[in-house]
Amino acid sequence: MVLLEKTVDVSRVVQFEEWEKLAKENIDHNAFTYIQSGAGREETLRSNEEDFRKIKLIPRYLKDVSNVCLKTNILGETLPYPFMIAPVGMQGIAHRDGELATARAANALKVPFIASTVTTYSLEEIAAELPDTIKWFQLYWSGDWEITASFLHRAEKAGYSAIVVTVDTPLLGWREKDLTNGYSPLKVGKGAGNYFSDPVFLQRLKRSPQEDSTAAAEEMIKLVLEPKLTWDDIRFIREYTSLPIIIKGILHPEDAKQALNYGVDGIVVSNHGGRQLDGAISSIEALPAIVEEIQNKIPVLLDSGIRSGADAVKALTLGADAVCLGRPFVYGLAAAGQEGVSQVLQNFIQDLKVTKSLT
Ligand SMILES: Cc1cc2nc3c(=O)[nH]c(=O)nc-3n(C[C@H](O)[C@H](O)[C@H](O)COP(=O)(O)O)c2cc1C
Ligand SMILES: CCCCCCC(=O)C(=O)O
Repeated sequence: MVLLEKTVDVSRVVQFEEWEKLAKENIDHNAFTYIQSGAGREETLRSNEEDFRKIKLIPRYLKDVSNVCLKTNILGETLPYPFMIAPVGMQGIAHRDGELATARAANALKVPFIASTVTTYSLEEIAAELPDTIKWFQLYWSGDWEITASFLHRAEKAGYSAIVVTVDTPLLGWREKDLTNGYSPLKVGKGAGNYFSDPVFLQRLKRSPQEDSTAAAEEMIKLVLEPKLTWDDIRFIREYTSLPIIIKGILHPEDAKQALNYGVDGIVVSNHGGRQLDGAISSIEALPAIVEEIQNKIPVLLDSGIRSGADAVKALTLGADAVCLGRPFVYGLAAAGQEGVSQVLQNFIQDLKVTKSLT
């Protein structure tokens, strides 16, 4: 894989499409396709953006907007803006500094960061870049309970303050473009930061990753996802961590109800950016019924399709407490590393300020 990483001046890059173009020009074709594409015919990927366009804002005027507040509260903590960095694995395919660059940009702006299980760097290395902002750990809940317990323990020790359990990935979506390209970042070791540094995983191997990285990556791929999991398994996580648990990937109000029944502390309305079930409802269409079910009992976050301040305002108006950014920051990372992520986040913050003031 080739990381071209040309130096680009991004101080005037504003539009999502421009970031996407720069990312495409700057990184390996298969890596870019992995980030950009969705599952199946990409119907859900398209709906995520199209359904935001169908919602119209009706502004109310003559209200003092000289000092608009963007803050939000989640799980007892105040966020300066209602934005979070969505868990995105394998950021090393976008830039050699991967999650470290993203974390530095997020930390400087105090935007919370959700670290994936399948990061290029380890959860401890990422945490070290996030001293001044909230950090959560996203769990791909391995069928190997000891490894899962080890990750939970490591995350707590490294200072993560919540566990985000992604439930829409019992197995990987049917990603036609990646299948055609024969491409998986995990196979080339870009998602191994946590596994290859985990004492329990290392015990499972016959040969260390240094001796045989291909075999170690294959072992890891067998362990990352577990199709047998059910709601009752949430109890396991409760037993092994005292941190709040947030379920990511809720689209049905009945699953929102289950989340309440199982005593979870928050949910993320998400279809994984159209990368899992093609044909699934867009997150923004799913949101109102879920908000109705949750009745403000726990925080509701949303991701999938947020491309502008107006998208964020629509999600917040329909009841989300905050939104998570995915592809936009990854394109910033691919275009210009930490600086690119920082510019993307600053654009979102300014755009939100303007849009909120005008509504
Ligand atoms: C390249 C890439 C990798 C991702 N990796 C993960 C992951 O490791 N864990 C997870 O829960 N979601 C993962 N996601 C999904 C994001 O958390 C988020 O749900 C999605 O990007 C939102 O859609 P959007 O990027 O179109 O806004 C990934 C998304 C992308 C684009
Ligand atoms: C076999 C594990 C695949 C991890 C997938 C990462 C992800 O969530 C995504 O690409 O989307």
